[in-house]
Amino acid sequence: MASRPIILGIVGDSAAGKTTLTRGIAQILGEDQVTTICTDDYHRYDRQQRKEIGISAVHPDCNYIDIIQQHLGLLRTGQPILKPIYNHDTGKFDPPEYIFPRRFVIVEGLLGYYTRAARDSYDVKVYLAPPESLRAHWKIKRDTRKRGYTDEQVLAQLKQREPDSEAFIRPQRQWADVVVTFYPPNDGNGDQDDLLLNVRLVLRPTIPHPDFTHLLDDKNSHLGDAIRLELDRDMGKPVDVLGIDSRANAQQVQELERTLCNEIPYLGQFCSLEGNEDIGKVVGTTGEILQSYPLALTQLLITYHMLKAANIYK
Ligand SMILES: Nc1ncnc2c1ncn2[C@@H]1O[C@H](COP(=O)(O)OP(=O)(O)OP(=O)(O)O)[C@@H](O)[C@H]1O
Ligand SMILES: O=C(CO)[C@H](O)[C@H](O)COP(=O)(O)O
Repeated sequence: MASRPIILGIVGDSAAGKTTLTRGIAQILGEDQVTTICTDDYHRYDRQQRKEIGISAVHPDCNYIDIIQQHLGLLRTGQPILKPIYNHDTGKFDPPEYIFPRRFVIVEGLLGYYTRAARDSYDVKVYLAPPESLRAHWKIKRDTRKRGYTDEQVLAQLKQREPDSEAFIRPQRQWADVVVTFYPPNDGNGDQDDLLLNVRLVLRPTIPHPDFTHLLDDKNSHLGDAIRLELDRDMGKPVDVLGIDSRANAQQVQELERTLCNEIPYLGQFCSLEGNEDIGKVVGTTGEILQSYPLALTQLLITYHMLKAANIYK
């Protein structure tokens, strides 16, 4: 059993779904077992200062990358940190708080993989990469409902930040063990339902994934093409890709769950296998209830990796 905290990184651009996924995973691990940290707290400038300087929140110079790195090192060895707090309501900083790491630590944010030392601190690294059209839809929804912006302001901010997103956020995809892409089945018709998203999971050979090879064998698999394992390339490197469609049925989902639970029986209680009807249910950051098999299986796979890293909950 690991005696230090297990650290999961969830990185992606603004409104890529980091907080939502973090919540779902914390639910499975048990809220009292998890410390969650959002690296927005490490912004160097408040909202007014950013406006005056003309720098975007996604630029590394706008964030205390060195302190994120130092805090990751402390958390990894089980030590507390004095963490700043950025307040999204006021656009300013609140007094800092002491954070003591629990057994599992989830660090979510924009630039978590920017430096090598930071990257080396995680046990499992996830990158969220929804299509840009879906991210814009999510960001408009979240920032207008929760952060007091208008549609026009959000669209203008997305446009203004695009060069920094391209230069600093998206390249971090290369460092992830798992790249998660939720996407609408009929991409591009603009009429998508957030409960009916498919998921594409890029599985890099940087950590040992569950043995999904039976999905390759059509004869033994009952999964049809709603759940499939494919070989592909991501940023030029060979990867496995697990695809899960929202139209996958309960029987197909259970077969995949069995693969995960065979190795980690603890996960069973969060699967539809044991009749859990709340599988994958999570409250989104705008208060809506999200529940789908692709979301549930994504949460389970990432939790599987954290439990494997901890070597507990067999
Ligand atoms: N898997 C998902 N399925 C459906 N909707 C989602 C999903 N993930 C996120 N969303 C929607 O996108 C919105 C933004 O997600 P979230 O707040 O988790 O993003 P974030 O990456 O944490 O953003 P930021 O870094 O800007 O704080 C949510 O309020 C929710 O409406
Ligand atoms: O990219 C973001 C991550 O959430 C925010 O836009 C960033 O944190 C700045 O926030 P604010 O809207 O309060 O100025």
